[in-house]
Amino acid sequence: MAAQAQQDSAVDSEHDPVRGDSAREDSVRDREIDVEQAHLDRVYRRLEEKIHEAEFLMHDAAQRGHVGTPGALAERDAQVFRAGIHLNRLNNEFEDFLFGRIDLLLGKDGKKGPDGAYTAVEPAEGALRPDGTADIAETLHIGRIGVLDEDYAPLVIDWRAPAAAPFYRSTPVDPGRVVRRRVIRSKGRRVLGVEDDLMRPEITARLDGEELAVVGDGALMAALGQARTHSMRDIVASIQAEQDRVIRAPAASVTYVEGGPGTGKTAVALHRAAYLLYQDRRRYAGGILIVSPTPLLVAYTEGVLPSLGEEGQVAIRAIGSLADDAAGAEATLYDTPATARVKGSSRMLRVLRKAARGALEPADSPTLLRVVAFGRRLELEAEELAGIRRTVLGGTAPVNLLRPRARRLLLDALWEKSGAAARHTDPELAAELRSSFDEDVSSEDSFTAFLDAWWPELTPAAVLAAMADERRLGRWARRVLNPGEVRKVARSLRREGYSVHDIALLDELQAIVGTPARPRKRREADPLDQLTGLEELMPQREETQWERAERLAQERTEYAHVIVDEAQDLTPMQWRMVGRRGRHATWTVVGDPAQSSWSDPDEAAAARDEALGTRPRRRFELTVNYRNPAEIAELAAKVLALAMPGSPSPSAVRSTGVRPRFAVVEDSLAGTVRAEAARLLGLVDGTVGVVVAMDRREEARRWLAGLGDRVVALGSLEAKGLEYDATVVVSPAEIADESPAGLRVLYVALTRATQQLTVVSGERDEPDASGVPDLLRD
Ligand SMILES: Nc1ncnc2c1ncn2[C@@H]1O[C@H](COP(=O)(O)OP(=O)(O)OP(=O)(O)O)[C@@H](O)[C@H]1O
Repeated sequence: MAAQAQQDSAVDSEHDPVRGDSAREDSVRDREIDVEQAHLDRVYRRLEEKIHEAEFLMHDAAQRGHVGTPGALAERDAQVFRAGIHLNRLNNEFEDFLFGRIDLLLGKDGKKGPDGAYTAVEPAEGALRPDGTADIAETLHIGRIGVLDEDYAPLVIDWRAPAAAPFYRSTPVDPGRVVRRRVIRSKGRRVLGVEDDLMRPEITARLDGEELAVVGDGALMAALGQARTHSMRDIVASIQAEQDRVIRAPAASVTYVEGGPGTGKTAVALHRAAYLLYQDRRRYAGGILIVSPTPLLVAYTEGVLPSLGEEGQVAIRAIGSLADDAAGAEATLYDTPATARVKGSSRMLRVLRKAARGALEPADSPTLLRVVAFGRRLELEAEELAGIRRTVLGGTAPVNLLRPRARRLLLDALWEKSGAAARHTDPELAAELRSSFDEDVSSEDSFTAFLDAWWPELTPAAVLAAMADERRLGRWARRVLNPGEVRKVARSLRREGYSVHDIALLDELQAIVGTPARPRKRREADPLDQLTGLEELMPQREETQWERAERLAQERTEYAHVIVDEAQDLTPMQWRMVGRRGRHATWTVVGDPAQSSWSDPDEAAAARDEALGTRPRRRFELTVNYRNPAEIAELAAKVLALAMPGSPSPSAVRSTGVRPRFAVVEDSLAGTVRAEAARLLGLVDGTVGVVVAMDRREEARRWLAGLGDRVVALGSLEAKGLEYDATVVVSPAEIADESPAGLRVLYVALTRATQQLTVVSGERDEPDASGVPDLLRD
């Protein structure tokens, strides 16, 4: 109301009784758009100058390449590297590069920060006159990266800079210096619209002698109503105060964030990565890892960081492909909930340790070592060999690293057998003889072949493959897993390919078996160099700084900051895997216990605590649901009350007036679901998601064939973190009965839609006369 009053007074002089209020509003809007367009034009002119500067720097550096002294070359590489990054950032075609503006009162003191903006948060004493008027003393534009004009005055403030914080933090209750906050909507180089919020509606503020105009109904609602695509958008223009507090929280050991569905946890996590890099690029040169539950969610979120001007330093990885740096494996399969529960449990740790040692002794392991040394035939028999193995395995080192010790003890035993030690009392002579004995034996093919078979170099994949043998696994899992559990795990390991849970086992095994030291690979010699002897004369080409940065990013197994999304789903074994990648890192952990698909949340929480150790935690809560309209959130809350009685559900920020629809299967499930999906495709502009029990994934894809790529079918566990304009949830009872965590998985499924939800019920759902399934009735 106050905003409207302001607007009226601002445009009074243009009052036109024929065209009415809306015409007046349009003309104020057009004028304000022109103002912002003029600013954006100035920004782009300045950006073009900066791009020319960066290109010149690159060119200059390339010229310096001809000078050739080592110092000049190193400097050239550094310069090319910096200029390249800068150019890349400037050249990035940002959609709405400039998205915000704040108009501020005079601050308490006249101090300016490094970005050229005044640092004071509160207004100066005399900034507000007793008659309720005030002057705007500073206007700041906020954008995806910062731009200074030729006099180092800020044309655009980077959204992550301290000066931009009031854009997100200021509220009418606690406005600070902000009088008006404006969100600017643009495409390419054209400003399309502005949306204003007044933080101090009670005052009359003037900018350059003119009263401040106010346009629109605020930016948040405009953003939430937009159609969804298959890629997540950034929320940089409409981050809310409670989210901003998480994004900008200092990188304490562990920043722990809980919030219900749609409260922006994933969005906040991604924006936080960009913020941390901006704050301390040097510290986070060690890389930021974002762990996501599924490849679908990785694909959905991948574009957000580049849109914020960040690439390269951040790796977003699905939990099922986290280990491919170490074990070279990626998950393609899902385990049944019961098998997943066993594989994810920390009990597996003991089983894996036993298996790694047991896998050293396959059924065809040799039981006799026979060599010829010093003209004599020497043998070690099964019992002697077993004794040596026991001694070596007494050590705690990874089994692959114990191989040299095993080799040494074999040689010792053979030397003993040879009787040569007793024949030479002179220690020097004896030592010489011993070393030639060792050389003799080691160079014998029969010895190396024996060692390879008797103490094979283990790979994680080989150990896991050995665990597919139910009898052997039963031996290694004695008193840890029951026979039913052993059968399930062994059977699942006999399939072609790995499951998500196998990846954590492989990663653990990598730590257990260890990586044997390998000789460094030499650069491949050019045969021509060898012919001419040139190779000796030419120094090997050094890596450039750029190449080095790329190589390190690829080889990285530990990170400076680890962000875990959907943390409630990590099993104890997965927490161990993630923990190994952030041993010296700071952490941001976001999750919602009510959405956990892990059947024993207490066990998962204990594992999380173990991974995070005693690091102090700073806890935040997000309370507002930005995704679901109130009508859908209300229905989902019924399932939450069954799944986690007493848990509060986040409050929905908007309502659409469209209630969820309940459909009952008539002729066939396929026909009903297809018809409902087609109906929703006609009602929304964006995407439609059809969520089914995991077992039905394949058939559901067939049901939807030919409906186009706006609609997708997904299993309940794959729906995690994703969202669609409309969803069809197929048979709540089937989803809920799928696993011990089924009700929580159903809660996830019901909270994916931004506009419309249809629930399809079969017989098993026991729908009432209106089609409402048993699980969703009051
Ligand atoms: N401040 C905001 N401005 C505009 N949109 C927002 C804002 N915060 C969140 N959203 C939107 O709300 C939706 C939900 O956000 P997000 O996926 O990050 O939530 P979440 O807490 O991770 O949800 P879930 O736990 O269900 O996976 C997204 O479309 C996101 O863009």
